[in-house]
Amino acid sequence: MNKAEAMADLWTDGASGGGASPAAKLGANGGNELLTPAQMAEADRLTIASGISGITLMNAAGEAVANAAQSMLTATDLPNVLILCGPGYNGGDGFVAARLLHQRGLEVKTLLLKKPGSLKGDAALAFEEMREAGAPTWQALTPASLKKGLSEADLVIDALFGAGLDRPLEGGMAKLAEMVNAGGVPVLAVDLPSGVNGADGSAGGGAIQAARSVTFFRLKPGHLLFPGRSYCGEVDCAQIGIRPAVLEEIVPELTLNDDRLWCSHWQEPVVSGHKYDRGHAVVFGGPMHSTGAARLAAEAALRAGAGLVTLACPPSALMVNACHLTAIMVHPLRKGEAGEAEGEEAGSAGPIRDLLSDKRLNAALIGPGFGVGPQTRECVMAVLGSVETAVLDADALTSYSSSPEALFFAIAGCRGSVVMTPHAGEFRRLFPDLFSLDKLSAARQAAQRSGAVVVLKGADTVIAAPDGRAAINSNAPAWLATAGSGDVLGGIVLGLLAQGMPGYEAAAMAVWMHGEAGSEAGPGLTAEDLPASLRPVIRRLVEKAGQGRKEIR
Ligand SMILES: NC(=O)C1=CN([C@@H]2O[C@H](COP(=O)(O)OP(=O)(O)OC[C@H]3O[C@@H](n4cnc5c(N)ncnc54)[C@H](O)[C@@H]3O)[C@@H](O)[C@H]2O)[C@@H](O)CC1
Ligand SMILES: Nc1ncnc2c1ncn2[C@@H]1O[C@H](COP(=O)(O)OP(=O)(O)O)[C@@H](O)[C@H]1O
Ligand SMILES: [K+]
Repeated sequence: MNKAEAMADLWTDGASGGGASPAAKLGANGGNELLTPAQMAEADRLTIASGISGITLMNAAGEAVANAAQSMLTATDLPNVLILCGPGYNGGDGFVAARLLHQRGLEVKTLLLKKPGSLKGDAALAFEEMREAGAPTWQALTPASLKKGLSEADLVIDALFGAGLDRPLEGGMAKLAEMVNAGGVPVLAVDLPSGVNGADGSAGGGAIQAARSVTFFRLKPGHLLFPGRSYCGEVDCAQIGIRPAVLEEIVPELTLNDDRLWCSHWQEPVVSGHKYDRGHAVVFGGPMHSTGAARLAAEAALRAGAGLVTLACPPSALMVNACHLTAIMVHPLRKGEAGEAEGEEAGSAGPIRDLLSDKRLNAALIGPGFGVGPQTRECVMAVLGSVETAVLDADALTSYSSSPEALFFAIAGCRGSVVMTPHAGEFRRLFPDLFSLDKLSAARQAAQRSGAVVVLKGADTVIAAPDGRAAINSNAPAWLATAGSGDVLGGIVLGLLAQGMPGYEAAAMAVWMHGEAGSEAGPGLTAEDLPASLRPVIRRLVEKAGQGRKEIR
């Protein structure tokens, strides 16, 4: 087992060690690649072309659904399962599950959206097999049949639409979904809850609220992106006989954000190492009345493993920063240094260049609490022109609301990686035309346009690289929505960049660590709790990496 494999299940283990991480509810069984419905159809096609029949896949999918259904049922004498079957292959999975549950002795009723005669291909075959097996009763799906079915059911299986959803639910279909949601019966969704778009998680016409979803081969973006994620309940990913080799042809560029994405780029300190081997990070802080954000970031950078961290700030803020910091160094950005005349209206750009001329300072963060305006733009330019790698957050982004192209031009001139960490509001200021897109497309296009790694924050943070790679994060607890939490995230990215991680992997690992730290700190957390909560997160990473090494020996 190599290090990557040894760490592959870390996030599930991590959840048990660090409180209830939301990621523990997602079954990433099989691999962390995420497939769009179109890519999933291609995986099916390639598998069928390799000699495994479509009905074999459907039988395996239906069996996984039947097994999940049984595991959701508590011991009633004769559990009653209501299966809603759509016109396509999602409905086909429903027929297979109906046959198997009937054969296992459960009371099964199926309600069909379309007449059996209109079923095609493997779905028609699955319907025939269900009938031949003694036909659990089936009827047309109408408001009346649904109402009656719901009144008798212990469990509903939603096999209406999955990957084939090609428009939002509307009219009668939306009403049926509302009836299911109001029915109070737990729902197991096949592939995706009906109404959720698998590619982007949108659900414009509403969707069926599932307690659990069983998808096949790999998770889809719609399981992770909101609002889709909130309709899925717990997600299982069943392996139905599709070989991972098909991914070599599909080449998915999107993954779930877990350790498989970045662990091989992360290095724990070596026994012969020196603090400078772990980088020297610098955070540029704001004036005296807004110093906390930069301190939070600096503390997070140090906890994330940077060898040294300096907080550089205007002289007026030096004392307040110095009073609060111990292991972190403070440095005054004095006007008049580095060619700027004392007393001029000049900002800190000169002193920033001067400080960063020491090439041991290899990563810088600017933005949190820094202030918005032309002087900030000058400082951002100074940072981008002087340092190897940079994180731009908050005010550094907002300062470019009316001139984003100037920022992207400067980023293009950088030698190393630049990571931007906007929340939705900051994103909109820089990329107003992308804001109407789904979150994944928006982040990807922003990364491509800006040349920076873009971390579009939120409960479903998307990390996107300029080269097209992207990841969706899923382990962030809602407690992270608290003042200063984003400053901590910026600091973690900074700390990892200082240690030499590439930009995309550093950003993704930071987002994951931030989520784990949030779960570790737990309910009631404040941003101040997060840097210290990184310790157990890092300890688990180190332990897991160590296990991998032992097994190699
Ligand atoms: N061989 C395969 O391709 C396999 C497919 N599988 C299942 O097949 C599903 C995909 O099957 P399909 O491509 O047939 O697609 P679906 O069964 O998800 O739905 C397609 C049908 O629904 C209609 N439709 C879509 N959105 C609608 C809306 N909002 N209102 C009303 N009607 C709507 C479409 O016009 C089409 O007739 C997967 O989700 C999965 O459950 C599994 O059986 C595994 C193997
Ligand atoms: N509902 C939520 N669930 C989980 N994480 C969230 C949620 N809302 C926000 N976050 C995370 O909390 C952090 C907030 O950052 P940001 O908006 O910049 O706040 P601040 O400026 O106060 O630091 C981000 O990392 C974001 O992904
Ligand atoms: K479904």
